Amino acid sequence: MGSVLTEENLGPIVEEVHARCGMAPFDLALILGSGLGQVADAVEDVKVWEYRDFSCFPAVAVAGHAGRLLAGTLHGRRVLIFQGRFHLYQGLTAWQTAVPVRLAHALGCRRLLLTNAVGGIHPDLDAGCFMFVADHINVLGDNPLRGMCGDTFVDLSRLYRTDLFKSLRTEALSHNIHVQQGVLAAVPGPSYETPAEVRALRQMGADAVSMSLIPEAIMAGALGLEVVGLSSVTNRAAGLGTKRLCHDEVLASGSNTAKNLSVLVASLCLGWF
Ligand SMILES: O=P(O)(O)O[C@H]1O[C@H](CO)[C@@H](O)[C@H]1O
Ligand SMILES: Nc1nc2[nH]cnc2c(=O)[nH]1
Repeated sequence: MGSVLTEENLGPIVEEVHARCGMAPFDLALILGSGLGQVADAVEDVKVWEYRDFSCFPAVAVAGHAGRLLAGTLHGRRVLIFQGRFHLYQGLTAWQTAVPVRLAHALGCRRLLLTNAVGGIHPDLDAGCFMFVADHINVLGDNPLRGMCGDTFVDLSRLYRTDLFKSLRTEALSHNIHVQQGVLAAVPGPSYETPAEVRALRQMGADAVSMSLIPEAIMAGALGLEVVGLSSVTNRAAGLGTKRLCHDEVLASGSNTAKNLSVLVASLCLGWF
């Protein structure tokens, strides 16, 4: 699928990864959100690249995002891990934020596990909980397929692999980890929502709110990848908690959940295939 939005040349990166990792397709791609980068520590036989060495990757970065691509083995699966993601609030289009998905697809990946840090709106979604994304509400005001060529009228009614939730929840419960299914909303940011916006999102059916994940999921759906979204609840959304919202707090809270997230990722690595 070409794009009229901007030039993008993934070829040199694909060749570089093939040269160091072989030509076999990767089983799974994983995008790690704010404060969640530690999940990649478990990767074996790891090869590392810096995003800054990839000419077609956006140059900007956000605290809590290492900006590295790792390739290796995780629970017996050949994985690509994007330690750090891109956001609209970095001055990027939704299409640009989805470049990791297009690269994973070019490297033969057909399964994508998306993680991010979110504000909990559902009463049961406190900091430290996880939400398995069952569906999403895109209030970003942009779509990653905008301006692309080809058939971009993609049906998103079965975008997320919700059939994998039951086994994941069983594994989570055995580790005393709270995970529930829910609807994720995404706003452009970088400011957090107002309490009134959170109430409106709740009325719309959102259970959690972020500033990411949705563009990557839509791009993955358009490219025919299977998608799982796993959100780490780092705080109660605006107006629902007592703490002041700040990115440092999100990073600290995300880092605290990384160990439990690794348990859930391991379960998906084993149960998805
Ligand atoms: O989506 P990730 O990168 O996980 O991070 C979330 O946390 C940041 C806000 O603190 C925003 O970037 C939001 O999207
Ligand atoms: N939009 C949004 N994204 C987040 N990421 C982590 N916490 C939040 C939040 O409260 N709102």
